[in-house]
Amino acid sequence: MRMHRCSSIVSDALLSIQKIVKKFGDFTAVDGVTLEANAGETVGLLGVNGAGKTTLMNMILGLITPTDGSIHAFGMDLAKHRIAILERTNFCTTYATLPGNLKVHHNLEIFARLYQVKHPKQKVADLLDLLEISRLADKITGQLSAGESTRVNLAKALLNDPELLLLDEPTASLDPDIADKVRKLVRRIQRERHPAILYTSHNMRDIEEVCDRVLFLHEGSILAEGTADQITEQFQGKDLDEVFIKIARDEVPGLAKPRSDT
Ligand SMILES: Nc1ncnc2c1ncn2[C@@H]1O[C@H](COP(=O)(O)OP(=O)(O)OP(=O)(O)O)[C@@H](O)[C@H]1O
Repeated sequence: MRMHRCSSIVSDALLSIQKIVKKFGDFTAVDGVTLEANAGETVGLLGVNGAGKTTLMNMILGLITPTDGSIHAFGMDLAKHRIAILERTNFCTTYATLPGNLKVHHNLEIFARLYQVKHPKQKVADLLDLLEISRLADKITGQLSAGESTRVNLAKALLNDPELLLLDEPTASLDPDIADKVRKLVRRIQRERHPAILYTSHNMRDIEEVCDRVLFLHEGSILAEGTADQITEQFQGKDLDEVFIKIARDEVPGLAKPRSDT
């Protein structure tokens, strides 16, 4: 049975996710996750492959419907105000590619118009400049390298100056130089625009440099929550990388918990 929440008990956080569950048939991909993020805060979502990070992001974007629980953003219930919420939200993921046959600037200008950006051409030019990819403006999107494509996706994610920004592995295919630039860019966005950011990465340096707080997802549930240092200490690792490997290899006592099949 779907859980209904009274609006008066929704928190003041910009994003408030309460006991969210997603089942695919008998398989529980996300199992009762509660998470809040405030304006200006970057929350890292960590977890091994299949932990449920993308499923959680997809529920926040309204791409898939939760089986149970609730998602509120800007004080509104996503189930009832999806469009109003998504107008103030954006995302970057390597899994959703822009139409491949259009030039980069055409693609971005189309998205800018969809977001009702006032001066779409100027906005696109400014973002390409910010991301240091102005030289890609006239390239065919489908011919970009993986790293170039990621940065174009990041430009798309900033078109509407989102107050809620979901970044799903934004440095996954980037060389170390560009990954460093992307981290610096995210920090600049944090400083200048104060969005709430949810950030997934398998790169612990990303998490340590960019995130104020980390949620460690394991088998669809939150295993640990805190700063990178607090989680490192809790699991007695020398750094977050070592903690991640311990968890991935079930080397944490009492950790192995079968996913719920009901
Ligand atoms: N549409 C679907 N149908 C069935 N199972 C699914 C579906 N989408 C995701 N899953 C399963 O849910 C689990 C969580 O997947 P998800 O993509 O959220 O993991 P993730 O933490 O993002 O992993 P990765 O780090 O590999 O990107 C996985 O076991 C996956 O196979």
